[in-house]
Amino acid sequence: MGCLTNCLCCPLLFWPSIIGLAAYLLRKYMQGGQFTKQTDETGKVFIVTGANTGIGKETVLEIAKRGGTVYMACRDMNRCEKARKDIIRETNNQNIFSRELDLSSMESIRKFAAGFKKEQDKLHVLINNAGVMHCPKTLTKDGFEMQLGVNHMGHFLLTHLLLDVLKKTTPSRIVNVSSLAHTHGSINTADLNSEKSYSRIGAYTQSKLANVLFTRELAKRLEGTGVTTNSLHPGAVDTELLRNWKFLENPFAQLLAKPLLWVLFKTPRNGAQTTLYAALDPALKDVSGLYFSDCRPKEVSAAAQDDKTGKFLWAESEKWTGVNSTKVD
Ligand SMILES: NC(=O)C1=CN([C@@H]2O[C@H](COP(=O)(O)OP(=O)(O)OC[C@H]3O[C@@H](n4cnc5c(N)ncnc54)[C@H](OP(=O)(O)O)[C@@H]3O)[C@@H](O)[C@H]2O)C=CC1
Ligand SMILES: CC1=C(/C=C/C(C)=C/C=C/C(C)=C/C=O)C(C)(C)CCC1
Repeated sequence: MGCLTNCLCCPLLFWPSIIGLAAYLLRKYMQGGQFTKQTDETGKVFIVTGANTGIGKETVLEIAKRGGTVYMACRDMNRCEKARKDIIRETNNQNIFSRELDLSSMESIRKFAAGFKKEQDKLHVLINNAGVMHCPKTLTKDGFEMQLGVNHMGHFLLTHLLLDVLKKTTPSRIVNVSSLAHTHGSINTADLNSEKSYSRIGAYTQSKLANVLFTRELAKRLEGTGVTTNSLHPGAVDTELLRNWKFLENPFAQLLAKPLLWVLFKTPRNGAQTTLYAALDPALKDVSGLYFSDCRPKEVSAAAQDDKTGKFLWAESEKWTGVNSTKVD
């Protein structure tokens, strides 16, 4: 108490103490909703894409603690194996596997799905988590703009290839990690592949809007099958997602950004909470087509409620990926 009084009375310490306390309280507030229900996932099979770092790795860690069998689907097998070992060391759950999946290659997606189905005849939860943001203009191996290609088209194809096994494992779930960024997005019906003009932010927000539209359309098509699907915003989370913001590599920019990120962004562990809620909460067994944020339902943007755009995106996605969903029964 005496120390606190001294701090507050000394003018040199007064403002730093107030700012420090405010930053600490704001950080606590920004960590957001928590999924606190205890569940036992023993015997259940999960796939998490982009599982070697960030939100994906923390999602796997928590499912592993609860006894689930998890396939970590990653593009870089060294990073994947390192993360898998960390998770096994921490949880002692041996049923954690790393498998190669590059969402920027349809060949890799098909290979992953075929390999998984050879090993497992059950899939309780597919978590479409992997993502890229703010990429310079690049194309996937199949010529799709990278952010739409990885974040939406890759997961669209993966989901379709796994639907048969999800349907055999009902009740089962598909969780799509979208973003609040979808509210700034629009689907460029005239130039979906950003061929005429490209914006790093525009392509990301379009891809995250695509995640929500895909979820809503898929939920309708899966009605009555026992497979549900929901999308979510994990919060602003301090992960490697900002890796393409090159200015953050500058030490001076880092000096400014680090404290801001510490105060305003969630830790990856807290960033995984809404994914865990969507994937594991027993109360959501029959809930489908919704969008969550901070472990509760949240309304989506007007663009994300536009069923006509949803159908346009679905038809284009089928064309691009070669999926024929009339066969999805
Ligand atoms: N962080 C945030 O503030 C927010 C994140 N999100 C969403 O959360 C999800 C997870 O992101 P986050 O954990 O933050 O980001 P990270 O960059 O930390 O993790 C992204 C993961 O996706 C993987 N990935 C990237 N490209 C591919 C690919 N072609 N094939 C397979 N895997 C790939 C990465 O693999 P590798 O390590 O090999 O690159 C990595 O494992 C994303 O969908 C993102 O859009 C949404 C809102 C806010
Ligand atoms: C704080 C902060 C920044 C803000 C980044 C933001 C606000 C990113 C949001 C990302 C989201 C929400 C992605 C999810 O899809 C900058 C500009 C990098 C500079 C360094 C400090």
